[in-house]
Amino acid sequence: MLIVHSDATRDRRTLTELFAGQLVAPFECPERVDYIIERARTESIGEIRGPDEHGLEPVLAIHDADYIDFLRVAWRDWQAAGYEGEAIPNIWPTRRMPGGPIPRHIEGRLGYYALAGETSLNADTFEAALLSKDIALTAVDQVLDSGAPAFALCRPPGHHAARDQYGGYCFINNVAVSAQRALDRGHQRVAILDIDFHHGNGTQDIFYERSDVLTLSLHGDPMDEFPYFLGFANETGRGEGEGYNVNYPLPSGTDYARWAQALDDAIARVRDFAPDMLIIALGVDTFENDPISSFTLQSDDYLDIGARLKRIGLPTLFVMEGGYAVEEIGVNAINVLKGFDNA
Ligand SMILES: NCCCNCCCCCC(O)(O)C(F)(F)F
Ligand SMILES: [Zn+2]
Repeated sequence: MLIVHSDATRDRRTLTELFAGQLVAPFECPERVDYIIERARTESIGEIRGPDEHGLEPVLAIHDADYIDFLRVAWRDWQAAGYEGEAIPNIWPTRRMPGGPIPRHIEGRLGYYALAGETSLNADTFEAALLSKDIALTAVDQVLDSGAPAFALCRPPGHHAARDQYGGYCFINNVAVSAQRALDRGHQRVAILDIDFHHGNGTQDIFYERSDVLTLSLHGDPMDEFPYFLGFANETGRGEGEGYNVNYPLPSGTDYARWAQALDDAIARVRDFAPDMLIIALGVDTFENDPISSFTLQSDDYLDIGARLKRIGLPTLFVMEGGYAVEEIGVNAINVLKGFDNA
């Protein structure tokens, strides 16, 4: 299976993540890429190719221009405000404070565009987000051209990013820009299946009123897990998109037997939708040893996940999302690709 990768995805190096009331070293760390690409090499998964540049047009097909402009200037404006640390929001529009215009001050704009406060911005952030979407777009072009599967080793991840929101370590929604690319290049229907531990709120939000992209997500129950405020089973789409969003919230402690039942239901929904291609938002924070998640999947289970996905029989793009048990992330992510290739 082709892998699209760039060592430059290691360049996003923020120092801080707000976690449990402390500024800690970010869980979404550069070393994640090293373990995955190293494992891909030792397992001879396939050719490793660098990304082509795709510019902003595919991004602006999904994200609002003001949001992308904010990402571009946020660090500059944060520094101009004289702040010493990394850019972190500390106020948000909330109940009965919906606000009017987007605030002028960077502190207000951070809160306007951030869905959560754990994700620090710094000088590297915007470039890193652009590189990550170029990796996804290069990979989806390969699937579109050849019909063969591909793996986009994206970092930073993307599935929490909505048209005008960042957070959960995400800035540009890599799977969404990839799906839109497939539609722009002639596909009628695309399914996005999100198997990261966390709900793909951004992906859901982007396609919520559309019937040409079926979005499905298996994830920790938002009553107890990030992102808390979206991801419930009763969110099924709106208007034209009614019936084209499927959420599978699952309880803390979910094991593979229970998780795979939800996967099989999701796979049946994908088959019914009969898409031209399948995009997998591949997070492996469903792993039993993941430090911030609470499912109990084991490394061999990821082989079986890959095999089940292969049996759907669609051109498939895998896009890296989360996973924070860093030593095992390579085994677990690559096991999905091995299971797929060997099925
Ligand atoms: N008490 C736990 C706090 C968790 N705070 C943020 C979690 C972000 C998860 C990001 C991800 O894994 O979903 C992605 F795939 F986007 F990287
Ligand atoms: Zn996750």
